[in-house]
Amino acid sequence: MAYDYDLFVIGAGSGGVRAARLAAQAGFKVACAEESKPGGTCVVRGCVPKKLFVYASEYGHMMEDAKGYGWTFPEAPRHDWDTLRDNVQAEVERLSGIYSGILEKNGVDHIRSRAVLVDPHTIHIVEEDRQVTAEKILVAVGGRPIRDDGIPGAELGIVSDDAFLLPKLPKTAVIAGGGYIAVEFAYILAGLGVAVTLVYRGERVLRSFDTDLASYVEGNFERAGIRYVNNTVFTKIEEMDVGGRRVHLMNGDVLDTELVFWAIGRRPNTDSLGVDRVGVQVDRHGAIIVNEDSQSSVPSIFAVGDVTNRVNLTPVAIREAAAFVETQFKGNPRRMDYDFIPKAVFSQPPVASVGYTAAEARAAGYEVDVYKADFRAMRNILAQNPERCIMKLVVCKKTDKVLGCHIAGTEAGEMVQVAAIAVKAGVTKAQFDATCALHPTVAEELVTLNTIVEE
Ligand SMILES: Cc1cc2nc3c(=O)[nH]c(=O)nc-3n(C[C@H](O)[C@H](O)[C@H](O)COP(=O)(O)OP(=O)(O)OC[C@H]3O[C@@H](n4cnc5c(N)ncnc54)[C@H](O)[C@@H]3O)c2cc1C
Ligand SMILES: NC(=O)c1ccc[n+]([C@@H]2O[C@H](COP(=O)([O-])OP(=O)(O)OC[C@H]3O[C@@H](n4cnc5c(N)ncnc54)[C@H](O)[C@@H]3O)[C@@H](O)[C@H]2O)c1
Repeated sequence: MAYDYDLFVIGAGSGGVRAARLAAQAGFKVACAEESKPGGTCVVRGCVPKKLFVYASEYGHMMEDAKGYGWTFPEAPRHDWDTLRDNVQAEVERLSGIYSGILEKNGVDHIRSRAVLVDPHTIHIVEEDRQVTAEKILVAVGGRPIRDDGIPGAELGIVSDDAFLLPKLPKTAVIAGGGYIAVEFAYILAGLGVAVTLVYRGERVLRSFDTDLASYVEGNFERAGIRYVNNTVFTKIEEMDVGGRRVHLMNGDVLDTELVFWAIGRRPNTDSLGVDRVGVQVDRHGAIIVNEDSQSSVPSIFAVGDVTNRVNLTPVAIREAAAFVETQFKGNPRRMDYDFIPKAVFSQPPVASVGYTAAEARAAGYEVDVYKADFRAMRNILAQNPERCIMKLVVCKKTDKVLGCHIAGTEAGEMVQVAAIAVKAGVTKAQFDATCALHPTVAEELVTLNTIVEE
């Protein structure tokens, strides 16, 4: 049977655009439907605008630090939210245009519409009310932020999508959550002058990170002006006469605030996508269940990225997409390798990790030594900035291989990205030590770590 397309991609985000481009470059007939702006979460309402906000927020701290280096500011610095928001949106538009260009220049049929599944080879283009067919379909529709809809007034709180477009910066904000988004936005908003309260249901934020890194992030809350309330959740949000919101907590506290911000996780975008109709199996979170080749329960339908809820990061979506195209279109079977994916939380300062924490290594059957340094970077001394830096290596006792690297402090993400090459390659602690230091840098501590704190 002749199909309209060899590949139809639903969603022009990180995974979708990569798959569409690679398949088109390999000579296949490809279409990609996008209901919003090309670029997806990462470019439009995620990594990119978030990181630009982080930079904006950091400038305030840098000006404080500069005083110790002899700088004076004739007037107290002021921040203009409208300038930041509009400049960030202009950059988002520019990048989204580049993503559109990538599709079009490579001959992908870029369809500006919502698309849904009709049968294993048919897609409905909603805005144009027509159907097309494809030999293979790739679902790369990502996810969306959730609220706790069970509590009265949940809709009075914003989610991360809205945070990029706020008409004005509030004076006060209450954020629910203790993961990446809650922590990153708590620091962003606090750095821009907002009095932030972070409400987390558990004991500690950033559960999936090394405990020293999580403690580091919590330890910096107070200095950043973030109030932290743990072991409780919102039970009700009310609109107040004066325009603010009143948040009721399970522990009995009541918080009056201008802005309420839900950062309690995301849900795959499979509602009304036609998955039931077509027989594509999803899990209880709505994530498409796929095998190691990103193939769903319907053989012609594949899924990559956040919609599969495997590891919800941009570089992972991109690599899953590339492996899909290699395997299905280029006769070169490839699988995404999920070992040693580096990750960072862009708190201020940030924290970043690659590989096993000590607890994870032990749970996996390794006996480990943990090397650690905890110090104040040179830059902070004249600045009279108490901020510290932590570096940890988790080392296998038997093989001397470095199984994990965990860093907290300025440029942690940059350092871990480079260290990840070595850790992924399976280098030993002795090879770290044999590497000459680059002085004076913060990263040189990585090759001089000699204190074992846990064995
Ligand atoms: C605030 C925030 C910050 C983040 N920061 C980072 C970070 O620093 N580093 C990192 O690695 N990751 C980060 N992430 C995660 C990262 O953005 C995602 O993992 C990544 O974008 C997933 O890519 P994807 O291709 O699966 O989906 P997406 O990029 O979400 O793309 C899906 C696309 O599909 C479209 N779509 C959905 N349904 C349909 C439909 N039926 N028809 C047509 N189009 C449809 C959507 O509009 C969207 O454009 C962040 C996420 C958020 C929310
Ligand atoms: N720097 C990055 O790479 C980055 C940044 C942002 C997002 N992301 C990706 O996006 C995903 C989603 O981010 P996220 O922060 O929304 O989700 P998350 O899963 O990282 O964190 C959600 C947190 O909210 C808590 N929570 C749940 N219900 C709650 C409630 N009612 N009250 C208070 N806390 C509650 C959870 O225990 C959890 O700690 C991340 O897991 C990550 O994969 C990555």
